[in-house]
Amino acid sequence: MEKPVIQLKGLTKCYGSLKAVDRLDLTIHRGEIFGLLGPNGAGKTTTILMMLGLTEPTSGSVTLCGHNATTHPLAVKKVVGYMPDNLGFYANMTALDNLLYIGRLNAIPEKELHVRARQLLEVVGLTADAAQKTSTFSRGMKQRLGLAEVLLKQPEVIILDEPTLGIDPAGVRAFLTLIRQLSREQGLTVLLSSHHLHQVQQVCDRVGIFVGGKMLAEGSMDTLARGLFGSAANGVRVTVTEPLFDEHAKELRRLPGVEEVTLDDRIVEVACSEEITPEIVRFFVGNGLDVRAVQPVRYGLDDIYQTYFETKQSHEKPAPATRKALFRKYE
Ligand SMILES: Nc1ncnc2c1ncn2[C@@H]1O[C@H](COP(=O)(O)OP(=O)(O)OP(=O)(O)O)[C@@H](O)[C@H]1O
Repeated sequence: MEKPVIQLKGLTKCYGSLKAVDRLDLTIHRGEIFGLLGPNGAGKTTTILMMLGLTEPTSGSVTLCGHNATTHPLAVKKVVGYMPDNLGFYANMTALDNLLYIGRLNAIPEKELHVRARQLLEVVGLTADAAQKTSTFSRGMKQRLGLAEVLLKQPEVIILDEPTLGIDPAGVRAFLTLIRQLSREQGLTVLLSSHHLHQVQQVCDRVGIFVGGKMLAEGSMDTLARGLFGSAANGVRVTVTEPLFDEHAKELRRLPGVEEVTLDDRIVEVACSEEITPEIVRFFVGNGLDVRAVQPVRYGLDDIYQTYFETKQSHEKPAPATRKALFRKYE
């Protein structure tokens, strides 16, 4: 298997008696988009600073592209692009000049720099604004220019701290689409820190739920849902044209893979341990019922996030009532 691009082992940072990051283990592979999700004060920025070699861990290690970030911060700086949440540009310089300036600081040869800067302005959709001073730029335009700046030195990894802060919904969508495209086309590894559940859900392959310096859970949305909701992580809602009876529910429950059935007049919600939508539809058709609608149900990240906290805070398994969350989101 390929070596991990980002590897944190037992990473810990204490500020006095406060454990801002507590024995964090994390492995991220090439081309993955990982979402570090947590509330204010969770320890996200502290973790990122340790990854960049800008603050020393109290214990544990952090390796990026094979370089130890604490002992070899300059090697890490060469392969990692970091976009902080508070971007700064030279307001009286144009977008292009800002990129050229940064490129020169990074010792990119002049001819190559001009080509790359123009290409990147095109990639982030700022070609028409290349000659505008950045003082005239909106927040969304600045974020896109920030991304171009981060990509200028052709990093293998980019770390984005709250990249969509203050951008309008259309701008957020465009920005996230761009990140995903870059990751897929160029194998770019992305670590995205955020507390916006929906944005993280849209773009990330894996998510880590990070609270009080600890990673409470980590994995794809499906893995997290299964970890929390166990065997009933799949669901389907079927609407038929005639009212349903308890007999239908009883028979449905006998189908292999069915965990739970809830009837409501002409609507039935079935929690399943596996994807058995075709069998469920065949069941209704076989019983002479016309099916009007079939909607697969997936857990949303907000269900997972909330349930995880409820569970962790009360140190219990998710309460049966939380299973209802299964039927809150329809695709
Ligand atoms: N230099 C510092 N000295 C002392 N405490 C600090 C320092 N930096 C961060 N902390 C504390 O460490 C904890 C984690 O902070 P951190 O900034 O890493 O959280 P965060 O998840 O990035 O939060 P936010 O989303 O608000 O940026 C907080 O309790 C914070 O007050």
